[in-house]
Amino acid sequence: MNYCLEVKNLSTAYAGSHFHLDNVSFSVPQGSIMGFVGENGAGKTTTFSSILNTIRRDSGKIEIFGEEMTDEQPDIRNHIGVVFDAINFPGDLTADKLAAVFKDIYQKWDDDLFQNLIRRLQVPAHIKVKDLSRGMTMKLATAVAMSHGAKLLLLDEATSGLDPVVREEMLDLFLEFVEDEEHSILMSSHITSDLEKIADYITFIHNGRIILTEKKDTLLYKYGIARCKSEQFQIVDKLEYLAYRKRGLQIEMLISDKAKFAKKHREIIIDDITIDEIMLLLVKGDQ
Ligand SMILES: Nc1ncnc2c1ncn2[C@@H]1O[C@H](COP(=O)(O)OP(=O)(O)OP(=O)(O)O)[C@@H](O)[C@H]1O
Repeated sequence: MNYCLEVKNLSTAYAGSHFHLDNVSFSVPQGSIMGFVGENGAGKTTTFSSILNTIRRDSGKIEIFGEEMTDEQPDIRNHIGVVFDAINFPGDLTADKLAAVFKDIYQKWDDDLFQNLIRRLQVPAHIKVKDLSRGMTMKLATAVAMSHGAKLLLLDEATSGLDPVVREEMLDLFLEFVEDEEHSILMSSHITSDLEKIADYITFIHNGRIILTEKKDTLLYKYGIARCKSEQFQIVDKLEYLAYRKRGLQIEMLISDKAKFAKKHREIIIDDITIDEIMLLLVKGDQ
């Protein structure tokens, strides 16, 4: 399998903070969308910043299309399009003027594509960035990220705060971006239903550590949530679940193979599971 991004044993600490990324490793296969999920403060933005080399790494390495990302290789960064929650475009520029600036900065700037995108997303071309709504600003940032020839998009909460109609438009764009199997996306989102719609893989991060990375279809169709009473729980072997938690009189178990579990425990109820429920069980449950 070809990977557009490989994060290998990444560790990073902030001066004066207890938080650190602890040996973070995961890979984004070429042509795919990887959802990056974790609670507030789990380390998603820190991981993105480390990938972009905007914060210092203590150890580990980042490879983009097989090439190591270092300060000596700044050109690799041109392959990456970025949409972060806090966008910092100069407020007095309009979309049209921004395009003129980016034309000079990016060798592969595709102005036709940019104009098409902002028309399609209905971003007003003649209004100053500072006067655009938040949703419009995120759409503009997405159009920019997609128009400079990037093969990998890093989207950090790029759809947060957007209404469902706009989010749907953005999700369609992301799917089209990866359609040719050459482009790829790593996107963090607290709106896990969006990831359920478009992601191929999901990576979970918690307290600076990767706790699970898996194909989305495996998570949604093979994983499950088993619910039982304490007496029934006593007879389940520890190796049969990944995590469990007590909710009232019930025990909930995260299981990685519904069919196998059902065969052995016919009396225990097994339900389908959502990305949110997997995260809750992994983060709040006991192992
Ligand atoms: N510049 C900094 N100096 C010290 N600590 C920081 C700095 N930036 C982030 N942190 C801390 O690092 C931890 C991880 O933050 P990060 O922004 O990576 O989390 P996140 O998963 O993106 O969270 P959210 O979902 O809330 O955006 C937090 O505890 C945060 O307070």
